[in-house]
Amino acid sequence: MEPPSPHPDAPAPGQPLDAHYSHCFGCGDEVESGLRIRSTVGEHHVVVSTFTVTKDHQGAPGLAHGGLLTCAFDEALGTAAGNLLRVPVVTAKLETDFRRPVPVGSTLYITTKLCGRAGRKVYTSAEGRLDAADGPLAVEARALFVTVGVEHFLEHGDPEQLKELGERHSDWDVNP
Ligand SMILES: CCCCC/C=C/C/C=C\C/C=C\C/C=C\CCCC(=O)SCCNC(=O)CCNC(=O)[C@H](O)C(C)(C)COP(=O)(O)OP(=O)(O)OC[C@H]1O[C@@H](n2cnc3c(N)ncnc32)[C@H](O)[C@@H]1OP(=O)(O)O
Repeated sequence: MEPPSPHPDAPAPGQPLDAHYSHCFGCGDEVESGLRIRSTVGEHHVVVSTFTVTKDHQGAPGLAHGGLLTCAFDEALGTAAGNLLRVPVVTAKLETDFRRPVPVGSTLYITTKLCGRAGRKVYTSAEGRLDAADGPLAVEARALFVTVGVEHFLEHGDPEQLKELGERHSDWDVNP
C-alpha cells in the first residue's frame, strides 16, 4: 500500500500544530492533568510530537505507565493523520510495542508517518525515541484511523463543545 500524499493545503514543514481541542486529554491546554503533547510538521510528510513524562504518568516507580504511553501515541498518530490529510479521524485500532522503559523526566520524540489510505481507512505508524528525535528507540505504534463526518460528533458527542472543534477546523474537508 502506497503512503497517501498530504492534502495540498496541509501545513508546511516547521509549522507547529495547534491543539485540536482545548479539552483534549492528549493535547488540550485546559486539562490540568492532560499530557500536553505538542506537535510540529516535519520534513518528508511526518509529524513530530513531544511528550514529557512526569511523576503523574508513572506505572512503576520512576517509569511511565504503558497504557498512558499508548494514549500519547494515539494523540500523536491521530494528530498526524488529521492534520496531514485535513479531515476528522477517529481511532479504530491501535497497537503499541514497548522496546525500552521510559523514565520520568524524559521526553519522548514521536515521529509519525502515514502508511496508507483505503477509502475511509487511514493507516499510520510512529516511533518514539528518548530525549531526541534520533535518541534510543523506546516505543513503536501503529494505528488505523477512520475518517468521519461532523455527524459522528453530533450524534455521539456534545454538540455545544463541537462549536470549538468546528471553529478550529473550519477549513478542513468536513462532510456535514
Ligand atoms: C465541525 C466539526 C469539525 C470536526 C473537526 C474535527 C477534528 C478533530 C478530529 C481529529 C483529528 C485531529 C486530531 C486527532 C487527535 C487525537 C486522536 C485521538 C482520537 C481518538 O481517541 S477517537 C476516540 C476513540 N475512537 C472511537 O471512539 C471510535 C469508535 N468507533 C466508531 O465510531 C466506529 O466504529 C468507526 C467510526 C471507527 C467506524 O464505524 P462506521 O460505521 O463509520 O464505519 P465501518 O464500521 O464501516 O468502518 C469503516 C471501515 O473501517 C474498518 N474498520 C473499522 N473498525 C475497524 C477495526 N477496529 N479494525 C479493522 N478495521 C476496522 C471497517 O471494516 C471498514 O472497512 P471497509 O470500508 O474496508 O469495509
